[in-house]
Amino acid sequence: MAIRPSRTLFYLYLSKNNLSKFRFCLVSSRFLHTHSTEPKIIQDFHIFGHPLSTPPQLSPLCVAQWKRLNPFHFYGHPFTTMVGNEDNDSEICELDVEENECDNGELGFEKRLNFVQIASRDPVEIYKELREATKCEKQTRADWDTLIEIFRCFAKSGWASNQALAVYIGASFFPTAAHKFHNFFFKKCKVDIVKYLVSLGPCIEAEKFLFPIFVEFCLEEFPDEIKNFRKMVESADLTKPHTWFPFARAMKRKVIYHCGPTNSGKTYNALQRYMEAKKGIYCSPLRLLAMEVFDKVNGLGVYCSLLTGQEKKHVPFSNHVACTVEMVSTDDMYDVAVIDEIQMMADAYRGYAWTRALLGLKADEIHVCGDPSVLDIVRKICSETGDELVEQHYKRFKPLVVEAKTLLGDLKNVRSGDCVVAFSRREIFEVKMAIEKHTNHRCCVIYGALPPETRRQQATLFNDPNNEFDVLVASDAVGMGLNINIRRIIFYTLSKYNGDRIVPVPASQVKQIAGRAGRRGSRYPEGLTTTLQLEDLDYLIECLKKSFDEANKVGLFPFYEQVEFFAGQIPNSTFSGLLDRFGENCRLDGSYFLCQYNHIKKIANMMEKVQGLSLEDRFNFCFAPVNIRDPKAMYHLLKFASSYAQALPVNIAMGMPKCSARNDSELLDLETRHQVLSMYMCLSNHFENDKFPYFKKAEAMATGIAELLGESLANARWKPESRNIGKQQKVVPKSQGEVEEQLCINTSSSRRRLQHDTASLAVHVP
Ligand SMILES: Nc1ncnc2c1ncn2[C@@H]1O[C@H](COP(=O)(O)OP(=O)(O)OP(=O)(O)O)[C@@H](O)[C@H]1O
Ligand SMILES: [Mg+2]
Repeated sequence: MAIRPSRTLFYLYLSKNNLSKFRFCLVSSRFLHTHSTEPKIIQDFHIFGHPLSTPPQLSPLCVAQWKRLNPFHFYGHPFTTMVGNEDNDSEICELDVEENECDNGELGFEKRLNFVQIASRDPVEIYKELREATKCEKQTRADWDTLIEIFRCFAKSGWASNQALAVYIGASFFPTAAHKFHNFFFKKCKVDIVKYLVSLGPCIEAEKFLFPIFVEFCLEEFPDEIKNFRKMVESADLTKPHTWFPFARAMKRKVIYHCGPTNSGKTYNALQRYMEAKKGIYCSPLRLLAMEVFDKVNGLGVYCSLLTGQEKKHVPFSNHVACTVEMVSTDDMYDVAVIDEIQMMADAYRGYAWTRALLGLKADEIHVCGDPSVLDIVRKICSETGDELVEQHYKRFKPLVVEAKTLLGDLKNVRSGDCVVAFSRREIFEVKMAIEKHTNHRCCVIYGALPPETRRQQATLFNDPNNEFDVLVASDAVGMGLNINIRRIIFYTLSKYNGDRIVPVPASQVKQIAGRAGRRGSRYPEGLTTTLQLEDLDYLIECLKKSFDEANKVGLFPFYEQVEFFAGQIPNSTFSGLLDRFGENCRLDGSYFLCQYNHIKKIANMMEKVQGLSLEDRFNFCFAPVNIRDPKAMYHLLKFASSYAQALPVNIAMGMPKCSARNDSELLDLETRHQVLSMYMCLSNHFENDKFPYFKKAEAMATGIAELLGESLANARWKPESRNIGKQQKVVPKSQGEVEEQLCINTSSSRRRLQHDTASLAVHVP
């Protein structure tokens, strides 16, 4: 027999915007047939409270004439109502229903038809009817119990709670709203609706039936809560980040992607254009690399200034600047900008700085250098910004050769020009001790917690053929930036502690580090790589063969102004709470993620004790370049903030050690002292000078300590200690242990903007 639906109003919740592709639809509570030109666009919609997780089948039987009425937006979703066209009712449908279906113990046809009508009713009408009811109609005990269970499930439903966000009912408010809706419904419920719900039982269909009625209830009952939550969500809107930089958008920019493996000439070529330009900016991933470019460019006769969180070296008459990427000005105009190591856009902590530079730089030509992992996403960004994109692909000058013999587990097999890579500070010193004990080689050392000056000094010592320091022992800090004459990279191990457990070193990192061997123009133009242990060799080869993983998202982080605006919506929140709420409520486009901020929260929690800091002060102190695992450094930061809050001139409150380190704890102490001084310099650059008046003194002390560190490393012959004394810890987690956040201020911007800069320390390369 044929069912002829009455002129029924029904809703389509469409996840895609394009209703024009959806033409005909006919629904009963049990049967759904559609005729759609492109059914695949219908990914997630619900009709009469019935979910369709897969696109419905086409049915030529049910070509019905349905008339679309004024599409409008419903609860923030594209929505339309459709009604059957009465004139063509005869053509509407032919749905085969077995008349005796009810004999199978299922619902009777009449009953089902009745449910079809309930399910197809407008939820607004149902809500109105319920609201106007004076009392609840009598229900059976069994129905009542089922109904209680249905509402209990609804209140706990992740689906409903998620959907409610679209109508600005926050996750924290949802249980209250659901509870009040429960009370309302139970006071007003009608037999037919209850029967229908009971027929569905506690399931997702019941939730989907109740949801639009719940929405109507909330819109009427909680307008203030909805308004407030809406404001909060809107103030945490990080969508369309390219629109944040209207001046850059007004420009016709040309982006040149220098894409290739390490040691293929990407940065060299970008710097050629930079030096030819009238005005240029080089954005570096590390302080160390910014210093190198600053020296190189000035050495070639192009006046260039240096700008990092810690130092501002202004060279008179210079039109060029080498800065750390967090310090980049999006206010100044440039002819040529270079953004080095662009794949860092996908870095979980610092990615936002590269994203901001790419989106916001006001430069006619932007040269981005990096591996291919973010090529696709840069293409996408350029199509959104309207920038022209030119891709230049590079190959390694000389292929990297894997030595299959390995060191056979014996460090005695190291040779001049080797760099042994280990993934913890402890291992680095153990390797150095072993090599110096069992061979005639002397070792330089490079790891992330060393100041850039010391790393540079160690690199220079290693590069100089006229001394006995001919082996380098390094952490993965060696993977980026430094120009070192390495003949062979030897992996001491290929696993590391990730802060939680021991994991294999990611292939991209292995490639980046191994690629440091052999450098055009150096003593060793051909690079070799191998492992200490034979059993690690296969993994090394596997990593080197692997193509780069594509990143499908890049980092974002709000500016201070965005956080301030958001804070206006939730007064009396702690800064750490504010960050959490922001993280929970912020909206992002599919190509972006919110950078991690756990380390900032940790500082924010410590700062809670300090009274009298403005939100902006807190924000700035929280980005200070401190190793959050170093209690001494954290203590100094707290002291700085306390003095500042009391409007006292901030003291360095730290003496200068008299000699180089004689043991590992003295070496750790020197590292901490340098970090505290570096933090002081950053804060001094950021806040007004009279608040941190001892910048010069801090600078002189930092230079002295970097020298002491260099001397200490040359003489180091001791067993390393862990920073977390007392805690059993085998290795220092690289990703947090060696990455230190540094605060910098972009003074060229009219608005002071807080940045962070890991320029002096190691970076984990995605
Ligand atoms: N055309 C060239 N002429 C002379 N030297 C070059 C040329 N191209 C590159 N080099 C040198 O080769 C070395 C590697 O080049 P470069 O640093 O540009 O590589 P890269 O692809 O940026 O590598 P990485 O990924 O390690 O940053 C550098 O020492 C650079 O000076
Ligand atoms: Mg480079």
